[in-house]
Amino acid sequence: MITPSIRITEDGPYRVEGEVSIRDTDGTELRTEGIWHLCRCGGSRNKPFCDSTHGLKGWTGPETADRGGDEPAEGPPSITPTVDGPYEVCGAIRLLGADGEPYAARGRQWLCRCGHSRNKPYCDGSHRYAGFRDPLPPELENTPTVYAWLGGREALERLTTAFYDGILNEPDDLLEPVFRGMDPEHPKHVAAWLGETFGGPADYTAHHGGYEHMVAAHRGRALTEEQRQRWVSRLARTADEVLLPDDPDVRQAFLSYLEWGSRIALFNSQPGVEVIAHAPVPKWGWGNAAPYVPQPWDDPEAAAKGRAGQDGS
Ligand code: HEM
Repeated sequence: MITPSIRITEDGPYRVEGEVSIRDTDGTELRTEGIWHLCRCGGSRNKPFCDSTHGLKGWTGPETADRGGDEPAEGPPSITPTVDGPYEVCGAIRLLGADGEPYAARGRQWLCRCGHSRNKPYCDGSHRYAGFRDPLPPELENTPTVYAWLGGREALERLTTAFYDGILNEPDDLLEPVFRGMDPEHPKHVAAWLGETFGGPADYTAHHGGYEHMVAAHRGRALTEEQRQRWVSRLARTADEVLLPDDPDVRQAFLSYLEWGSRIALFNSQPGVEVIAHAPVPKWGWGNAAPYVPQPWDDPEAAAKGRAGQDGS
């Protein structure tokens, strides 16, 4: 049996291996086996899981903490993201640095989740000053889900059917070659994914292979930024054509997801990139977490890169 461990990856997520109980930010428990990656930079839109944002933002997260100390660590290993705060890690689980060397055992430890601690991997309270916030779980929002507002499954299938019909049957020099020969059920599957993401039933996870299947479908396709932009703009146009609700709130939620998800799809499709293999289907509500913003006390190089991005340069 594999000894449960959390390994810090260089300028990347926590790599969790072995049988561990990981709780989602809404309290849902996930019993993991194999290798999972948890966000360490604070910028993932699929928290607590990594979505490769660290790489897209050029985040750096050097370890600076003392590795000493010795407390017994016993019991079933568990990782719980505390609301707007660090991971609470309990039980018999080894913590390893990016160099593979262990940190001393501790019965309970708090690992940085906002990306700003000056004592990484441990939390030093920086999340409070950086304004780190978890998104509100959709079911706690006192409003209908985006899924319900959009018109549920029927509306999403109407959308994706018209979208892929258009790509295959109208001249589309950028996208037609990508989707030529696609599985005829593809539109329905994408509708199921969108439905689950926007707070509808978890059909994609239950019947279509979940996150892992979606990631496999994009891997190695070497999509281009031009194709991504066409995909997003064409889908937005189709939403008008099939008369999806167009009030500003629902369209901003819908389009913000397309912008985010398509960038992740583009990244995952590049040959040779390290893809996050396991995660649940993301949840997208009316408003999501603030972006990862470098703080003055972070690594100066990373902060400079982040500021450059904000200026649009
Ligand atoms: C928010 C963005 C996106 C989402 C949610 C998404 C979702 C999905 C899903 C769920 C699948 C698997 C379908 C199945 O289970 O059969 C898939 C496959 C695929 N996606 Fe995406 N996708 C996105 C962006 C893109 C973009 C930007 C492109 C290309 C420009 C693309 C190209 C493909 C292709 C070629 C397949 C395989 C189709 C087949 O052969 O059946 N995706 N996508």
